[in-house]
Amino acid sequence: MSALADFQNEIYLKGLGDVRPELPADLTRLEGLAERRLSAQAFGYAAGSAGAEATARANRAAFDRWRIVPRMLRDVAHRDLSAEVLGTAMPAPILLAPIGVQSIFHPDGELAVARAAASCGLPIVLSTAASATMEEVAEAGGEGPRWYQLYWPKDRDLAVSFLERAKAAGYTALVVTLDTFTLAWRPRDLEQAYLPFLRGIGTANYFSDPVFQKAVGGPVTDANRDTAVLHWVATFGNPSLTWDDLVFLREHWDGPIALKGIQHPDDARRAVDAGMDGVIVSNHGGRQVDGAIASLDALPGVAAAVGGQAAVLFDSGIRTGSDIVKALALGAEAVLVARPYVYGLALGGEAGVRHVLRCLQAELELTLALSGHRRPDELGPETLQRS
Ligand SMILES: Cc1cc2nc3c(=O)[nH]c(=O)nc-3n(C[C@H](O)[C@H](O)[C@H](O)COP(=O)(O)O)c2cc1C
Ligand SMILES: CCCCC(=O)C(=O)O
Repeated sequence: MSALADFQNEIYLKGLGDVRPELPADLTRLEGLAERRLSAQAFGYAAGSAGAEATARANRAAFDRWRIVPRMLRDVAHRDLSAEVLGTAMPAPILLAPIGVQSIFHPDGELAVARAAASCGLPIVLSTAASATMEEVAEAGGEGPRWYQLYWPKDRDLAVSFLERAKAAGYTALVVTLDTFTLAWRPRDLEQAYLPFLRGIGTANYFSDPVFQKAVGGPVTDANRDTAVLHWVATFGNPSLTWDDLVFLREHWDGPIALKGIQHPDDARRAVDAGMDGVIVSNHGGRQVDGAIASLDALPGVAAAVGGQAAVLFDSGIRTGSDIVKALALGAEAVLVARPYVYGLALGGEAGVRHVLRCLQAELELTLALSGHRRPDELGPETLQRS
């Protein structure tokens, strides 16, 4: 029995112990519990997706269509879930997806998440739209592995400044999110007239940046806050980017780069041809193109197109350890968990996030072993059957 599955025994022996009683072992209950804890606005922002939320539902339905076919008598006594992705070692192939504005879920926000992730050895991917600066989060995470997620702004000098700051603060890989140069039509937020950024939440990396400050006439204070928010709106995203612009990224970032938001095999191929080190198969949790295909349905085609020439990561719809087994079997090297850890944050701060991460790791290991595997790389399409 490994340290990860030992968590299961610990719970049997001591109950959920130091964490709040409302933290469930069934992680699919997190959303309902978080709804009771959060303001309607914060909950709507986390749980909401684009349009009629058909793609958000499709993300989950796709997992349901695949079933694991367990194999017996294969000596699974010694399990090893560890992985190395884009030069980062991790105890299980799980990263914490970039999620902006975490202070709306808990006052400790990204700092609590960085501490929880570091205590499990799992990498965070810090959002440009975080509610704490990348330097503050790096300090909170200490020796924990960290990647930086870039929202590529219109101002190229600002983009370069973000990359230089991330490098200096010890972020080792770059994730560039391509699917959100502007926010989609999100009815829950529209109906509540809620956009945290307009209230100066999620702008910490911008307001603290010397290039941004120069553009708004100095450090951001009460006097120029409105100007700063408007400048954020004007520069946040860049809809005119093309594949040719990736050369610019390479010039300014010497570590690994992964493109997030890839759904089409041809785009995956272009990423490889452009010298990218990884792709993240993601539809942003259904928050951008409503009516888009389920991210899990995009995964096998993307994995085939990449053909082992770059890392393939996956997100959008991961809720349990068994979901992770399915994504790994369909071609992902690692997954990014997103909404579940935000709900853990809402319910229990740092301890809540740690709880979610430990449950996911334990459930992944147990599902892997009980279905006849010792390591994630033993999983493949033959592990699954379409139901
Ligand atoms: C509240 C919230 C904020 C998010 N912020 C970001 C962000 O700042 N950058 C980014 O690349 N993705 C962001 N995402 C998308 C996640 O990284 C991830 O792709 C998505 O949530 C996966 O779907 P799932 O949570 O349903 O599994 C956000 C998602 C949520 C729910
Ligand atoms: C301005 C967008 C940042 C947050 C984000 O990506 C999301 O809410 O999905």
